[in-house]
Amino acid sequence: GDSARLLCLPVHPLWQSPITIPGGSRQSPINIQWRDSVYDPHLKPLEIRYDPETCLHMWNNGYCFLVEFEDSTDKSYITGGPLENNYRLKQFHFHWGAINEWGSEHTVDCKVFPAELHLVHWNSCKFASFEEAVMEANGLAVIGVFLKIGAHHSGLQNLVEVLPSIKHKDTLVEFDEFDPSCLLPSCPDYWTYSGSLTTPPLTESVTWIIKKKPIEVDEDQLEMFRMLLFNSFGDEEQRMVDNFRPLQPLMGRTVRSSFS
Ligand SMILES: C[C@@H](CNC(=O)c1ccc(S(N)(=O)=O)cc1)Cn1ccc2ccccc21
Ligand SMILES: [Zn+2]
Repeated sequence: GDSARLLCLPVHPLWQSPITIPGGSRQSPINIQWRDSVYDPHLKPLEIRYDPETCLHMWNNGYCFLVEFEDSTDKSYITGGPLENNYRLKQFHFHWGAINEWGSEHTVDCKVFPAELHLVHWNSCKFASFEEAVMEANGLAVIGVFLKIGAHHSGLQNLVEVLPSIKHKDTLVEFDEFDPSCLLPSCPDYWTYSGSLTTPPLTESVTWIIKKKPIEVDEDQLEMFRMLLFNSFGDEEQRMVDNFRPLQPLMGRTVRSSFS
């Protein structure tokens, strides 16, 4: 970005922002070592309230595809779990691989999943906007859900059907009446730890809530993610795959579990 040029910092081509990393004491993603996670009996159940009416549109931002929500009121939010406040839903997106052998950002006991869903929320009790919350500790809460190859996922199919209309970077399509709760596993169990955004600005403002159970999608559905393109219309075709960040050091952090 411009700030990088002013500071004469090298700019990473993929992310157009300085490649220096903040402090780097709580970066994401991480490997979750099940046996090192600490059961915390004080962790409450996560409360998830999503209103399908807040769903706005789906677009390709040149790194992934995301579904954005109307976040001017507390209609779609999460609270409870490790969270002290209400966190408003802003968007959800996925990370995936070129083949089913890899694709997720987090891993569990070094097991990689073919894809990972991120539901991004911001602390609407303490901050006035998402942009403000991005820069602050405890500003954001992201729910991570692993995807594995298995049964067809009827809820996901509503998204998959629309992907061809946002094949290229910076294309957008109206998308409404979608309730992302259908993308959550029924099992309430999760791990939680303090981390960061996994793409620039990599700010260390995220309370991560990683669901223990994956959801199942079928091969054709995941293959549709892989037909998206990183590039704008007219540029050389680059398939949108492997849009995940490498694992980051734990740096002494404790991962807590909501289950024993
Ligand atoms: C946050 C960026 C946009 N990035 C995100 O919103 C985001 C959300 C979730 C993840 S993940 N994969 O960790 O769930 C990654 C990125 C905009 N932006 C860029 C600079 C910048 C500065 C201030 C405010 C916003 C700013
Ligand atoms: Zn993400």
